[in-house]
Order: sequence, then structure tokens, then C-alpha cells
Amino acid sequence: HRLICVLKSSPSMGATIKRNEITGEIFIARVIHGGLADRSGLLHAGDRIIEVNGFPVDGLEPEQVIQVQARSHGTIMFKVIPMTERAVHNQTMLYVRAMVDYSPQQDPSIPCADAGMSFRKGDVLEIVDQSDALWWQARKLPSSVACAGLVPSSNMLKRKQREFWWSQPYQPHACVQTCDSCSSALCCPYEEVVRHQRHPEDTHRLLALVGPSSVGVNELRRRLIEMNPAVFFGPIPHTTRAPRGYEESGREYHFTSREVFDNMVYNNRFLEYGEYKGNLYGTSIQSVKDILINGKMCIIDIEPNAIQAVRTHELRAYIIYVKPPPLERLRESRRESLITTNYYINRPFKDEDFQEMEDSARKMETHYGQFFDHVMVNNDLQDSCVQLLTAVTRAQDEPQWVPSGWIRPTPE
Ligand SMILES: Nc1ncnc2c1ncn2[C@@H]1O[C@H](COP(=O)(O)OP(=O)(O)OP(=O)(O)O)[C@@H](O)[C@H]1O
Repeated sequence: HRLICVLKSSPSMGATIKRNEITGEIFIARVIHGGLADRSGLLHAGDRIIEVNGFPVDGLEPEQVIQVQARSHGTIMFKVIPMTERAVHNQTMLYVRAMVDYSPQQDPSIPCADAGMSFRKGDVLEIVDQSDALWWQARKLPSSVACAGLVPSSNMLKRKQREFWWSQPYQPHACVQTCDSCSSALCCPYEEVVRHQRHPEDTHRLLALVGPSSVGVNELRRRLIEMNPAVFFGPIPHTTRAPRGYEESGREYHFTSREVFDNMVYNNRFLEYGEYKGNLYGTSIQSVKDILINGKMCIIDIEPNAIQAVRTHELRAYIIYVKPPPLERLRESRRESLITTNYYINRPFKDEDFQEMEDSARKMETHYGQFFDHVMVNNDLQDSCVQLLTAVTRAQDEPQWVPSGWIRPTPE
């Protein structure tokens, strides 16, 4: 036996306990990293607790044991039998980006909801303990709190997603909020990431703007290029349209036949493509690479469904989400602006346009928010340009969390 004295500085011990249903013995199930028990260095997972403050605990319900320790102030005395053969887990730190939202308060399967940690899609988590197959311990980054929280392991989360998927509309696993259209999230609820600083000799990261229609991504992109045309470039699109008098292939567009275009589509050469007034237009992967190889920065605007195509080892896209400001600010800032629609060439913005923009923004955030590296609000155009310039400079020159596969490519 060993007597252990812990100074109680917070209401929670930072440990979970369990009872052996056959013998009634009480054990420490897990010690939360950075919590009271962990910092004391004296209590470990697997230790058997015999007494708390002189109170024998064998046969008690775990809740009763918690009540005993909760009553004490100042110090708590534990009489324990240390686990002799403690499994030593030699782990390298794992960092992941959450692809789903998670709320422990809505999760009936978590061993202790108070020890749980909620997270939102896009959050970067430091996994400090993976020794349990079902429940990991993690810290949210950037973190100021020392104490870790319980989160479902990758396998556990996948299981929850599957159950969530099959159980609609009953939703017993409302704790996991994922989007049904993101099949990628279904196979990988946590994306492994590493902190990476681009080497000055590496090509730049592709800068990709996404946002609801008419929010101003095209305007921002155009202005950024205008501010520094020696640095920022937009890729030259392909089109099947006939060139106009002044146009030169390879300057305004790469003019191609429909046959060549179809072939490129078939061979996945386009990041995105579409039809406009009977002609095909597309942005090829090669046109982006041409700019990057020349040491320049490439800036494009894409539809959200092209995000997956640019998040590759080769292009290492930095995704900037351009968000509309609240309705009053939209009305104010767009008073003089014209919207381009399919029906009229240009006309002033209407309230319905703003409403549509906000609805579409909300959907985009729900479905693709986990991929946004940076979020900016396009309120005042001048301010937005400055913000964008700062963001893209940081993206290239400061360390960022990127999928680990980009840095240490794994054979697929
Ligand atoms: N911050 C702003 N303040 C005022 N007007 C703006 C602002 N940002 C963009 N605009 C104007 O809004 C209109 C739509 O912008 P833009 O063409 O860039 O939209 P978009 O996001 O590219 O849309 P789409 O994807 O539908 O082409 C343009 O007339 C543009 O000048």
C-alpha cells in the first residue's frame, strides 16, 4: 500500500475511476493530462484505490467515491495499490484537424461528460494520449489551458458517424455534427496535420478564395493582382470559344477544340470547368503549376466543390473563405455596387441578393468549414484588400498546419 496526499486546488481531481463489477474494487481508469492527479505525479491509470481520506471505498459506486473526495477541502489522502506493471506508451505527438463538430454533453457514450472536450470542425487538436482504443485525450490549439479533455478516438468517431448516418431521423448520436455530402469526413473524421514552414526555395502555396456568389471573391482577386502584378498571377483559362481579334492563345485564354477539352476533362486535368453560352471554360492544374514553377504566387477563386482538388501535395492550397458581413453592413457597403446575373448584365443589389448570399454562406460554412485556413469578412473593400494581402503573405512565410501527407507523402 502507498499513502498519497494530493493538495486539492481545483474541484476536479482530473481522473476517472471505474469499479471491477466482480470484485467491487475501485481503480483509476484514466488520468487526464495536465489535471490535478497528473500534475501530482502520484496517481496513475490502473492504480487501485483502497481508501479516500480514511474511508474504505471497496464496493462503493464510483459516484459515491467521487462524493467522498468532493467533500474534502485542502488535501485528499488516498491509500492505493500502485499498478505494478504499468503499460508505458511511448508515443510521438499526434496533431489532427477535426473534420466534424463534437459535443460531449450530447454524447451518452462518453465515460465522463465533464472530462470531455468539445470541438468544432477545423479545430486543430493535439492528441496527448491514444492509449485507449475508444477515448483519446486532447488539447485544443492554440491552447492556454494545461488540462486535456476526452475526445472520441478516430475509430470511435467513425462508428458514431456511421450510426448517425443510419439512425436518421432519430439521431441518438447528435454529438457528432457532420455533413452528409462530405463522404471524405466519413472516412476520416480527423485529418493528421503537421506544423510546416515553407522553405524560401519551395514553390508558393496556391491561394484559393471561396465564398458565396457575389460576395466579392473575383473583385478581391482582381485587386490583389492589380496591387502587385509582378508577384500575383491568375491562371490562364482554357476555352472552346473562338478567339476575338486581339486575343492570343496562351495570353487571354488557351484556345482549344472541344475534342481536346473533353479529353482534358476525361483525364482530370481541370480543377474546375463549366459551360457558358454554349462554350466550355476551365482552369487546368497545369496552368496553376506554370505560375508556381516560375516562383510567382497564384491566386484563384473556386467553387467549394473544387476544394478537394486543390488540397494536394503538389498545390498545397491555402483556402481563404470570404464571408459576407451582416445584412445592414451589406446594404451599406454595396449601395453603389452592381451585381452580375444571368438575366441582366449588371443591376443594383437587392435585399433578396443579400439574403441569398447569407444563406449560401451558412451552407458553405457547414459543409466546408473544416477546410478553411483563413476566414475574412468582406465589408469595406479597401480594408478587405489589406486583410487579404496580410493573409496571403502569412500563408507563404509563416508556419501553418497542413495535412501531414503533403510533407511526408505516403504511397497511396
Ligand atoms: N466590399 C465590397 N464593397 C462593395 N462592393 C463590393 C465589395 N466586394 C465586391 N463588391 C462588388 O460586388 C459585385 C460582385 O463581386 P464579384 O464579381 O467579385 O463577386 P463574386 O464573389 O466573384 O461572385 P460570382 O462568384 O458570382 O462571380 C461587384 O460589382 C463588386 O465590385
